[in-house]
Amino acid sequence: MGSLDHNFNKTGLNISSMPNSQQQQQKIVIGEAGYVLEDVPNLSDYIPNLPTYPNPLQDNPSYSVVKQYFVDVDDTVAQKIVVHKNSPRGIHFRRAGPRQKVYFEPDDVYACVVTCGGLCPGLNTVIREIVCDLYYMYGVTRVMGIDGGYRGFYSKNTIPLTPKVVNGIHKRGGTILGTSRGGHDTKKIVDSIQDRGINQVYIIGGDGTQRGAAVIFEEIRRRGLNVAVAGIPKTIDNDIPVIDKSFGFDSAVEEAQRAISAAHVEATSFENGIGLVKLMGRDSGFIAMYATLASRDVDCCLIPESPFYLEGRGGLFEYIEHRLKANGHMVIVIAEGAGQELVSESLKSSDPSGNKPLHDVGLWISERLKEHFSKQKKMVINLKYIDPTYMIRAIPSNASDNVYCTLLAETAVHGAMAGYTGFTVGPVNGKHAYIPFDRIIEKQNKVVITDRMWARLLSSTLQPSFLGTRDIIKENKEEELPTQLADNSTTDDNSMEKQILR
Ligand SMILES: Nc1ncnc2c1ncn2[C@@H]1O[C@H](COP(=O)(O)OP(=O)(O)OP(=O)(O)O)[C@@H](O)[C@H]1O
Ligand SMILES: O=P(O)(O)OC[C@H]1O[C@](O)(CO)[C@@H](O)[C@@H]1O
Ligand SMILES: [Mg+2]
Repeated sequence: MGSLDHNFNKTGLNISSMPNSQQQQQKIVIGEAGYVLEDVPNLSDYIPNLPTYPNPLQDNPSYSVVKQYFVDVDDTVAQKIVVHKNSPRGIHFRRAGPRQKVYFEPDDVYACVVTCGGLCPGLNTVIREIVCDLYYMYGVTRVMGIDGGYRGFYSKNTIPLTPKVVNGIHKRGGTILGTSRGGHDTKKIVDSIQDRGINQVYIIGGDGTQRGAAVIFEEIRRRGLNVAVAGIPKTIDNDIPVIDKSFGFDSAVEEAQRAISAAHVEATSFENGIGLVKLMGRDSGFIAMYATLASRDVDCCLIPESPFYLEGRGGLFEYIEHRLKANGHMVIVIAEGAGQELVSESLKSSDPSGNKPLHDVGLWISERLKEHFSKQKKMVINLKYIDPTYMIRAIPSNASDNVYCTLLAETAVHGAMAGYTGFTVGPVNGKHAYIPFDRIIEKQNKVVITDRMWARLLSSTLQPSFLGTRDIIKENKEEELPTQLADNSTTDDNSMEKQILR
C-alpha cells in the first residue's frame, strides 16, 4: 500500500448501499488483511492545486530535539487493539500530530475558537493552548474568540485572543468565551466565517456541538472555502464515542467524591441514614459509575442504562430495607437521567438545543423513599439529598485533565495547519487521532451493562441488577451486544439475600 494521504473514496469497500451524499463524504482506504482507514477530509480534496509550505516547527528549537517529530503520513491508529491471530486488522484512524508540510502560511491564518453546550472542566485550558500553540508553534498571530457559542458568530463582536489574554485562564472554571445552547444557524455562521475571512475554526463542544460542526464543515465544503474545521470533543458525561475519554471527566469524578463523602458522613451519623447524591449524566451514567467505583462508600448506583423498579420483590425499596437492616445506613448515587421513565408527570419542552428535559429524579426518589418507609413500613429513615450537579462541572480542570487538554489543543492545531478538516481530535487506545465527524456523531457512548466495568461496580456495591441483563437486551433489541457475564440471571434466580450475603 502506498501513501495513505488524500485517497478519496478508494473502493474495495461495499459502499453501494450508502446514500450518495454519504458515499461522497466518507473517505475510506482499504488495505490488506482487513485493514480499513476511516480517513478525514483534507482541504486539497476539494480545492485543487493548494500550495504547501514547510512546517515552521522544523526550525523551532524546543522541538528540534525530538528524533522523529513529524508524524509519518502512513501512521494510523487502530480502533480495536485486542485481536486474535486471524482476525481482520479492522478500522483505523489517521494518527494526529504535526506534518512536514502545512497548507497555511502563518501570516495568512485567521483562526477562531468557539465553545458550545454545557460547561466542563478544562474548557479554558483548551482555549489557552490553541492560542499559545498557534502563536508559539506556528507563528500565527490572528486568533479570536467567538462570544457565547454558535450564535456569537452572527450576533456578537469577537474577542481578540493573544497569549497574554489567555495566560492563567486554565486555573479558572467555565469558559472565558461564554457558551450557549441552541442558536445554530448554519447559513449565518458560515456567512460570518466567510465575511470575516476566517480560515481555521476550532469548535469545542459535546455531541450536539460536533453535529453542528459537521454541518458547518459540509456548508464550507459546498461553498469551496479554504477553511479548516476542527472539533475538540467536550462533555463531562463522557458520551462521545470512539475516543477513550472526554476531557474534564476525571476532574468531575474527583469533585463528585466530595459529595459522596459528605453523603456517607451524614448517612453514618443517623439511625437508618440514607445519603442520596444526584450526579450529572443525561443519557450516559459514566460519572455516577466512576464516582461510585472510586468512592467504595456507595451501596447503590443508578444509571440511565440500567433500568430499575421501586416496589416488590427485587426492587429498590426491598434492597434498601435489607441494607439498612444489615448496616444501619446506606449511600445511593443516582445519575440525573436514571429512572426518568418511572416519573409519571408529563415532561416540559426541550432545551434550545433540542435536548429532552429531565425530571429531578433525586427529589422524586427522596419523596418516594420517605413515603414508602414512613407510611408502608413504619420505619424511620433519615434521608439527606445532596445535589452537587453544577458544582462538579464548574471547577477548573485537575492536573491530568490539563495535560490532556494541552494535547487535544495541540493536535487540533497541527491537524488544521496540515489542511485536515471535518475532524474531531481525541485519543483512541491512548494514541491521538483525527476522527471523521460522522464517526463521532453517529451514536452516543453509553455504559455497557454487559461489560466488565459494570460488573465491577455491581460487585463493589453488591446491589442487585434489578432487571436481568437478558431482559434489558431484549427490551433494547440489542441482541448483538456481546455478553461477558456467564450468567444472564434475572432478579428471580439472583435473590436479594444472595446478593447481600456475598
Ligand atoms: N443536530 C444539530 N445540528 C446542528 N447544530 C446542533 C445540533 N445539535 C446541537 N446543535 C448545536 O450545538 C450546540 C450545543 O449543543 P448542546 O446544547 O446539545 O450541547 P453539547 O454540545 O451536546 O454539549 P453537552 O451536552 O455536553 O453540554 C448548540 O448551539 C446547538 O444548537
Ligand atoms: O443545565 P444545562 O446547562 O443545560 O446543563 C445540564 C446538562 O449538561 C450536561 O452536563 C452535559 O450534557 C448534562 O449532564 C446535563 O444534563
Ligand atoms: Mg450533549
